[in-house]
Amino acid sequence: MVEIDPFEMAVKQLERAAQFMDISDEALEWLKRPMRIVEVSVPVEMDDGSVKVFTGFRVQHNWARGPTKGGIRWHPAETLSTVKALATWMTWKVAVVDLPYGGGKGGIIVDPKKLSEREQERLARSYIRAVYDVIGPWTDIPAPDVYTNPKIMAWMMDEYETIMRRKGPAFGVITGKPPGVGGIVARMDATARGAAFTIREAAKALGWDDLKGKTIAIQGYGNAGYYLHKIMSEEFGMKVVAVSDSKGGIYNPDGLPSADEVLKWKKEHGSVKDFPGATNITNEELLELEVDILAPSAIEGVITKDNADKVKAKIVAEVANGPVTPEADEILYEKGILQIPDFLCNAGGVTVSYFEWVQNVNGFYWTVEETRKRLDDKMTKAFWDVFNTHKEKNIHMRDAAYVVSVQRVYEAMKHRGWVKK
Ligand SMILES: NC(=O)C1=CN([C@@H]2O[C@H](COP(=O)(O)OP(=O)(O)OC[C@H]3O[C@@H](n4cnc5c(N)ncnc54)[C@H](O)[C@@H]3O)[C@@H](O)[C@H]2O)C=CC1
Ligand SMILES: O=C(O)CCC(=O)C(=O)O
Repeated sequence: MVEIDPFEMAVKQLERAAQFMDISDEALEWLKRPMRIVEVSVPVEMDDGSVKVFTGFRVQHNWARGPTKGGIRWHPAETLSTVKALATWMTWKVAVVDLPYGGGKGGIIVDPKKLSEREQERLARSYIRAVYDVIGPWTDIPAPDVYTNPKIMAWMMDEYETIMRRKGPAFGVITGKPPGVGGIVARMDATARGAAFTIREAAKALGWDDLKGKTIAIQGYGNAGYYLHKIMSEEFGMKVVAVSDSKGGIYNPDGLPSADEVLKWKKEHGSVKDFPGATNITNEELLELEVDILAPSAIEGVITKDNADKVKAKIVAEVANGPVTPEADEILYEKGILQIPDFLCNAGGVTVSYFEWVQNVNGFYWTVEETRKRLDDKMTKAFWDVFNTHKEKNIHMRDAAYVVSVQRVYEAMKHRGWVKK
């Protein structure tokens, strides 16, 4: 199999969306390139006294709508192309939920599992020393992503504040921090909660009365998958019939017990597999179950041309990034399955990050309930903006999401005079 370069794929998707809208060639050319690409050396003193130099990136794709925003990934297989693609996708993600941001992403080529906690802290601080002059609360605002977490964000924020001599509100330089240093509690389940709101609206779009008793299968049991199980069952009355992780899945047509029980089992046994009272299934079988909603919430590329025809769900909620390949998109569309495209479905995380930043720069903090209500408003509006475009133009939901987002960025570029047509 020839793997497509991630950034090439991001450019192809943009070119495809451009067919459905009125956008000038000059704007399109601009949007095909990140506005700033930074590659840095990140030296770290290891615990044994030696110094290792890692490679880090920060890419700012487009800042027409505001400071760029997006996570920092620590991954042994990180590449500049991946970071460029993800920064581009962030531009569309923040635009679809109408945040006053552009898209950015960062990464370090590193296997964090091979570093001690002290080495991780030195890596985090060294990265900030390398990129501090291109980030900032009004410039580019990182956040956690693959293999980074609130603790790492706190170290990074602290390093930035130290360098900047505490001039200005440094809490706003990074989101996803722990509560107590400017973080907010509602970030933990924000991605799943945002996805839940889009699922609720998708159900309305299909004319369902509500989600009570409807079935859902969730692939992946990390931050996104676990909270999705919890929220869909406890708050929306859905029957979660199947969940999985990298080792396999479990199924009970009558509904699995609470998310907390499944999580406890996973923590004790290293996987959700073998959960008492459920049947073990494979990840492939989970995708083909007779359910109302399928929520791939783990990794990319799981619904392909080889299995798309076997998907029986009526709604596919793409909580993960890129779980459905372009060929599979066509097949699901032909089958009349409603897809909630990834950068809409999983935009709850960055939306709550935006709320964290708003609170940081204002020094005024809201309640969890207020934050969740605002998330609901943003996700609901974004869903209908995309769904209505899908209906009006008779195009795929993914194309519709692109049209909504690209149009917003294009408008901002025109207002600024960056492009004349
Ligand atoms: N957590 C967040 O705030 C956001 C997450 N996402 C996307 O959601 C997806 C999941 O993210 P998280 O839950 O944060 O990650 P995580 O690392 O917390 O959990 C990932 C889960 O997927 C499972 N998994 C890994 N390989 C698998 C495979 N081959 N088959 C089935 N399951 C497999 C893992 O066992 C784990 O349960 C990713 O695509 C991520 O990019 C997107 C936006 C925000
Ligand atoms: O700002 C954030 O919370 C990070 C968002 C992000 O990187 C993502 O949604 O993929």
